[in-house]
Amino acid sequence: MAFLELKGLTKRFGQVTAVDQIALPINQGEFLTLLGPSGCGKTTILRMVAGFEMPDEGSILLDGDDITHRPASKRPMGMVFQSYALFPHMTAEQNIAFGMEVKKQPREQIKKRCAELLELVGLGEMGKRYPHQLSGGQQQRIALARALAVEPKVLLLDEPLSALDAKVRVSLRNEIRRIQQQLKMTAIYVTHDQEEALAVSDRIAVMAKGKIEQLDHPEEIYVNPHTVFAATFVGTSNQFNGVLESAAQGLCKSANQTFHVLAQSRLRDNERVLIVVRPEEVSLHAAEEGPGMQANGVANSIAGVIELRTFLGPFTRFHVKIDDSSTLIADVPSQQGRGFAMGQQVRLSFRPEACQVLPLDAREEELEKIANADAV
Ligand SMILES: Nc1ncnc2c1ncn2[C@@H]1O[C@H](COP(=O)(O)OP(=O)(O)OP(=O)(O)O)[C@@H](O)[C@H]1O
Repeated sequence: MAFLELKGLTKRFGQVTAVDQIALPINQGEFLTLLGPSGCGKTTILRMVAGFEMPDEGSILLDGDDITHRPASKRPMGMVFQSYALFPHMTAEQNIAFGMEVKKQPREQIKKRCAELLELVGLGEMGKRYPHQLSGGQQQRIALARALAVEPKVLLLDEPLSALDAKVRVSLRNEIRRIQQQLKMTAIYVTHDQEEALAVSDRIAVMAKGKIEQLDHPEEIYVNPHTVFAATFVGTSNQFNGVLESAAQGLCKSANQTFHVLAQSRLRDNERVLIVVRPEEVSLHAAEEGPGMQANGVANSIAGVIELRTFLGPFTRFHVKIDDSSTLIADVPSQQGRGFAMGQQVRLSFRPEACQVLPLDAREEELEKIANADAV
């Protein structure tokens, strides 16, 4: 049985259905991320779990208890917000102690726990400082320590890193993950940043328009997205609108290309599809070298011209123009990328296995636009 279970959870604000029949089982000690674009309902879910918002339908079970209608103050949850929300007139230590004092815990115990928590978040020396004497990242560490002080059963984090600069964001997300694992704490983390979600989560719920599009491990979501939205929102991808000519033979056609894909047992002939290929699956060859046939199957091979070359350290990203309206992205290890220059005629190849073939109906098309507009 799941430790925390959201069952048929629905929340409406007037005409807007912010959260639509969400079913989400979360295991004890799991780091579960709600990932999606602005307005998809992530924060509303978190606020319902915390007890700040009451669902219109559905229930929330914690360790078998129905807590749907329990007031926020009686729920064993710790929350960290985007805007640190520390008390400005209290020192770091006093901020951390606050919840324990409200619970009238013994003074000595509070002091000891504060010291432990300051160590845990790596700020052992800074207990006497006021929030304005701490950097944004340090303030967020104190906010985390404060949330943990009351020994919550579930830690809720609402975009805790979005106010910080890029470098601090990466180091603090690693810290949050380390602490969560050390304490074996169940956590729900809200973010619109797919890289962050992939980096820290045990599982990710990809959300769009109040619904869960896919609930899976990060690798699965990246390698095997189930919907056009998940494929578009998570990671960079090459995408082609096409038609599945033969599901059995694995043959797709777009306006200008034919694609060899794996046989598709779940799709029908002549179905509209989106073909998705990750940039690191695309190989680059000098034009005269030929298509780069694979030993285990026919490679897809497309000619083009390099129109942009971006060195990104370990790999180099090439934007290759393949016809008047399309560009394909290839991420090539930088050692290999050295031999290719802007304006050069090249050939691109990728294996049938590298092609995800996803059904493209009207709803998927609409969601694809949202994902493209919001992808980071
Ligand atoms: N108190 C409210 N009153 C009216 N509408 C609301 C309220 N709170 C949220 N909404 C609406 O519900 C939908 C979901 O909002 P929510 O804040 O949960 O999304 P989100 O995915 O967390 O977005 P963001 O990343 O921008 O915070 C949005 O359309 C939002 O405008």
